[in-house]
Amino acid sequence: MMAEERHGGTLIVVVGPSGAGKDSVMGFAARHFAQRPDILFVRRVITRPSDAGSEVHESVSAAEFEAMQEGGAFAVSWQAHGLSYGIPRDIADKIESGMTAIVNGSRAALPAIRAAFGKVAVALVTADASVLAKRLAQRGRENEEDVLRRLKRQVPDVVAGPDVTVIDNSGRLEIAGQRFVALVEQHCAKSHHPA
Ligand SMILES: Nc1ncnc2c1ncn2[C@@H]1O[C@H](COP(=O)(O)OP(=O)(O)OP(=O)(O)O)[C@@H](O)[C@H]1O
Ligand SMILES: O=P(O)(O)OC[C@H]1O[C@H](OP(=O)(O)O)[C@H](O)[C@@H]1O
Repeated sequence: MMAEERHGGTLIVVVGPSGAGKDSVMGFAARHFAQRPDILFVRRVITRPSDAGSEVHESVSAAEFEAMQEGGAFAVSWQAHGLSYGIPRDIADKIESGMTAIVNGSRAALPAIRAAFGKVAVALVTADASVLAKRLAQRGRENEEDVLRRLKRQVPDVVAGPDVTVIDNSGRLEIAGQRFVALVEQHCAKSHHPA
């Protein structure tokens, strides 16, 4: 029997307003796909303490981030909310080899992310405005002032495009989570049978 032919994979970029549930939806998918070696949940490099929030990231100081950036460690990096974020460059090889990679992105950095990676799919996680405020307050990762700043953040309208799937997470996490899982499965299938 012939070995199964594999083609380059896709980077699935999860974006959306603060509090919409990007990390929660990704966490749901990470549990669902725990046994899948072909799906990679990208660990971002962030200048945020490692014990803040649920996202598993590589926590670095501002100086360490700068040194990594100068050394070419990032495929894409951006700043928001007073923090620096980087997507490690080495995930490109893994995607090239056929893996589906999933990363928590940024709406503002989307043009740079699209430019840096060949095949990109965007999952825009949304929730009603009143829901966002309530969730951020309840989460308690930021103080009240930072929460208000997050709610007010304006982002240029760069999210639209044929590569975007909107996932409304105003309701139960399982509903949005299952929709996201289905999107990931679609892209895994494409890396085996390209259109
Ligand atoms: N469907 C849901 N129902 C109820 N609570 C939810 C749901 N989705 C997420 N949450 C809660 O809302 C809060 C914000 O979710 P999460 O941290 O996943 O959002 P986020 O989009 O990653 O936000 P940020 O961009 O600020 O990191 C968390 O406390 C999370 O547990
Ligand atoms: O507003 P936009 O540009 O979409 O996103 C800006 C940043 O905010 C969120 O990070 P965090 O984990 O909430 O700090 C996103 O993941 C991104 O890094």
